[in-house]
Amino acid sequence: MSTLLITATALEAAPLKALPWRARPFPLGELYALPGGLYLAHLGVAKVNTAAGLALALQQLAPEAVVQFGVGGAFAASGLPLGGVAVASGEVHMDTGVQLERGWQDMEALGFPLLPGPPPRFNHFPTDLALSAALAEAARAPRVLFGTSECVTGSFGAAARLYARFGAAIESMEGAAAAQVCAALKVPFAEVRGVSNRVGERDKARWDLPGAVRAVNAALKAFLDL
Ligand SMILES: O=C(O)c1cccc(C(=O)CC[C@H]2O[C@@H](n3cnc4c(=O)[nH]cnc43)[C@H](O)[C@@H]2O)c1
Repeated sequence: MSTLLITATALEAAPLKALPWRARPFPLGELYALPGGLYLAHLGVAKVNTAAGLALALQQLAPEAVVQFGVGGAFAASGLPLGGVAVASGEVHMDTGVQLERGWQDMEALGFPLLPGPPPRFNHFPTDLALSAALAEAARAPRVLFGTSECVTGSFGAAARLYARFGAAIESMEGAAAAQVCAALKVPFAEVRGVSNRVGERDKARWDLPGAVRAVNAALKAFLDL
């Protein structure tokens, strides 16, 4: 099966880079290929870079599946430890909507689906069940809801409010954008992340980026049999 792996940054894929990748010309980010139909792209941080780069890569490569991987914050109530790994059961845009004086409302309240459907998709986007189940089994990781914030959550109070609203276990800056593009173009999509920090933690000394990168790359290698 031809598979496109996507990350935001080269750092998140550093352990995989030991493989003999060949660079491909690509105007938005970096693109690499291995013989046999495995591709790796670094598309940049946050939703616009992800959506633009992924749409272009899908048109260029027509892969049969997309797997997004990287690091992410875990909400305290999720119970996921630093250096742990989780697979997305679905994705939700956590800050696309309207901020009113009386609180935040989602795209359904605004009346604009992000994808017309059917079914219309407002803030939530699916991941592919079979692909995600295989990834979770190989990674020995739980499948939990992931959420995406364009604006990183920077306090524990804000993190608790976001958890109460969505119940997502992991926060990233890219996941829902990739899930939305794959839903629009009908490409099976899965996502796996290593936990680098608690959502809301601003003290970088309390993050474990290297541990999260190691863990998610090991999970991906197990899934791809590399
Ligand atoms: O310095 C910061 O405030 C900062 C905030 C988030 C991420 C970073 C990174 O260095 C990694 C970039 C990458 O990490 C994902 N990520 C990791 N933790 C979180 C989080 O708590 N909330 C949202 N995103 C997170 C994100 O997908 C970035 O692409 C530095």
